[in-house]
Amino acid sequence: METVLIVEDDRVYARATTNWLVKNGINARYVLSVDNAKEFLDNHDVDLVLSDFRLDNGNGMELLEWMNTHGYRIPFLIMTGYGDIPGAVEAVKKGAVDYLPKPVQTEKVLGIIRKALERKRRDGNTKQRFYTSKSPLALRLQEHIRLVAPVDTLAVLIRGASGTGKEYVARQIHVLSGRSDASFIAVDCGVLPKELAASELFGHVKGAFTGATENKTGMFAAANHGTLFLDEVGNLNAEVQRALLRALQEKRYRPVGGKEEIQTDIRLVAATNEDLEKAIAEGRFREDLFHRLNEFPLHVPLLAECIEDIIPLAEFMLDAANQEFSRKVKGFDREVQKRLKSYSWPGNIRELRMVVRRATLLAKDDWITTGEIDIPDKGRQPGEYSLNDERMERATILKALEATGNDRKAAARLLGISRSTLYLKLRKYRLD
Ligand SMILES: Nc1ncnc2c1ncn2[C@@H]1O[C@H](COP(=O)(O)OP(=O)(O)OP(=O)(O)O)[C@@H](O)[C@H]1O
Repeated sequence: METVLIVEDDRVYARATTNWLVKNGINARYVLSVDNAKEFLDNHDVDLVLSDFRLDNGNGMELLEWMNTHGYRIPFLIMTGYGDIPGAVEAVKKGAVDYLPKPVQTEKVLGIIRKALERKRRDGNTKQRFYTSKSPLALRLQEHIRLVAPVDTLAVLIRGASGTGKEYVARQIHVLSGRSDASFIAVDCGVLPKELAASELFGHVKGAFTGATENKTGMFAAANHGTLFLDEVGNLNAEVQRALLRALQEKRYRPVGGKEEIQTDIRLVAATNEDLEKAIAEGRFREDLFHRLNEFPLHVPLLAECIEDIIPLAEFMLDAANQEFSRKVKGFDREVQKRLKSYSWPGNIRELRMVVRRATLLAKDDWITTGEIDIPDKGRQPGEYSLNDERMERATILKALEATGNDRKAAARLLGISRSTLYLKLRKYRLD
């Protein structure tokens, strides 16, 4: 049976509303604060949230924003008292289904709840959950995301190695921005065929090139009023780089082969795991475009830099894998936990997810054992990223650069040295 979660700090009102829903055949539970609601959502399946606007510690809007950034796509209804209407309207803009003036125990509200539940049933289980990292570097990143998301005019460049969750960061920026009602369009520039890249982004007119049998709109049009996420932006060719710079500066672009210019209103978020400074030095990337994209850089840490997150994240993924494969694996035994924490995770969160999914399928018992974990035996030995042995230094730096996808800042962090020291060492070993 579906569950409605009521978030209401007035215990008497919360209980009365819960009883009223139960009497009407709807399973309902209540919590008294935003924090309790978050905890409840993280641990139970909830199909609809009915939240008061004003709560003792925080408000319904805060909860809605938290749900948005944590991938909870659950219908959200907001209850309002006198004077809360402007805030409630704002909540609807942020994705709430509706706002309901108190008292809510009416036939009309029952109809709204039933309809929202029905729609959710029809759309299937759209809950896509994400783990929220707790390590210091990840928390700093979260703080920067929260600050930059509403500032629409700043282009964000997300830097970090492959599999660290750059697309997830881009989605969070979109969800927390004023554009969250419009589309989030993600384009992997690394797989765009060279000859079609311009057409994919800007569209083309019929006859623009062989095979262009119809007019076609591109990703810029699809993302209009929303967010366009260009992953692996370093892979765009010179012609597309030029067109992109122009589109960003002038807020207009021309489809391939077209004469008319089209106005555009997008927020651009780009990502790269490449050393773009090096690409500029080698003439492969335009410096002016780099500065236009890099107005607010965000650095996504390596999983190995967030050791405190490894086990909770693995447990989170185990939970998802249990659901997906209808398994009931309880967790990782002590030895596995030790190995998970000491491995260097060159493939970052993506690799951890793969390892956990595989182990969940293979697990013979309640607890995953070392035989079911597919990571190199030695894992990350203490000192693997230490620079104590002079002879090993060059190899160690190379390994760190490889693990970070050539992100020098992340490599310096991994090596435990400052960026300027890393640059000195790169010069010393002729690695720059
Ligand atoms: N916070 C998170 N909670 C759960 N899963 C996550 C989280 N962050 C990332 N992932 C998962 O990790 C994988 C890699 O994430 P993502 O594609 O965002 O990485 P990326 O840095 O963009 O990688 P690439 O550079 O290769 O494109 C995905 O399967 C994603 O769902």
